[in-house]
Amino acid sequence: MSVTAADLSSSMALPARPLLFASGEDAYIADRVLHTWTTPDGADPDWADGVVAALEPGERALGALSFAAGAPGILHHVVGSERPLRGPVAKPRERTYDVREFPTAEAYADMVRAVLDKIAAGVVRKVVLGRCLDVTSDPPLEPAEIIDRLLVTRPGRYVFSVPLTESLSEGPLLVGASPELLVSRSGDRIACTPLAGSVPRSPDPEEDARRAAALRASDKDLAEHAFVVDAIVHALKEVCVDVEPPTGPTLLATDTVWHLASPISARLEEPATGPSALRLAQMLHPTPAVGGVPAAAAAEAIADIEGDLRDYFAGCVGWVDGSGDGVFAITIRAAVIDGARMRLFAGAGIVAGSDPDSEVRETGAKLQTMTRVAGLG
Ligand SMILES: C=C(O[C@H]1C=CC=C(C(=O)O)[C@@H]1O)C(=O)O
Repeated sequence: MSVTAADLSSSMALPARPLLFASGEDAYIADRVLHTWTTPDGADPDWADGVVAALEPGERALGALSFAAGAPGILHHVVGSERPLRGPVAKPRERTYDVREFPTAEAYADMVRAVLDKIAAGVVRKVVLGRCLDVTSDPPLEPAEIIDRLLVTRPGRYVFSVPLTESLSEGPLLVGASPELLVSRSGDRIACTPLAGSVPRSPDPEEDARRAAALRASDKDLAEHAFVVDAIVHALKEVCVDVEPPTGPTLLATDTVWHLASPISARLEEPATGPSALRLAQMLHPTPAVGGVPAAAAAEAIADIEGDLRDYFAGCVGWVDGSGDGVFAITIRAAVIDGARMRLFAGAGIVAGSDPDSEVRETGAKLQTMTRVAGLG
């Protein structure tokens, strides 16, 4: 798509705290919010069905579900439009940042070792472990500036900006550019593109290609990836026919990492009465791309070892309309901005053969997607 003068001016018109979700060339941006639905349990099927039933043609519910089962969800009832919000990007303003790792890289490596012990003991087979950066900025960050940059540079296909409270004008704002499609529904067509198995990119093209080829051939990463594909195929078969996973993963590049990716397609047997995109997201989430295997033991390991730092991180974010169509991405390469403060999250899958120092480097590279657009380099 060519960028016109009108596109540039629409870019300038991005609200200070936009409510938007982009999955293609254009971004769907909310012009009006009619209502906000919140729930203490984002996995509640009745809540999801009630939301979809309340949507009139031309309206969407746009929002996010937390990582954990039994944790909050929020959906904004919106009227909006697809807009080509891709203008030139202003250079980040001069800012002073205070950055704290939580946990530190050393502590994260110890957490990886604790998971490897559980794997060796046969308690779990895969656990995704995360860590955070807490950033304070002076002057405060401007969300619209960051989102503009995400829309132009597209480090991940799914760019989002979602207020996490009913107030659109203040409070925490979830922003990011996820490369991972949890699920999309268009009529009877269902698609998922799980990612798992990653390696940091290199600025040297030869080294970058070498790393991608090594990832594609790595038994450890292929095993880490297969856990996710198997879980999704199993869950889709409950409600779909023609579930078609690829014979093997392909490579997908973001700005900072290579991933193994498996585009899976399927068909809803009964689209008129079948699950909406929101229900499908609830059914599939959390996949072993953010949780682990077996799911319950991995969730326990995450709570014990990582603690309570995820909330909406590693959840899912997207939209659904009244026909049940919609798109939900996994909430990774994401940040929560609240005034002068910003928290970033990144995780990595730990399986037998994982190396603690490599997982520190991988999560460090993943964190860079958001530190770069925030101007921290
Ligand atoms: C939890 C994250 O990554 C997941 C998604 C893609 C690849 C992953 C990996 O290779 O470890 C993780 O499972 C994150 O990027 O914050």
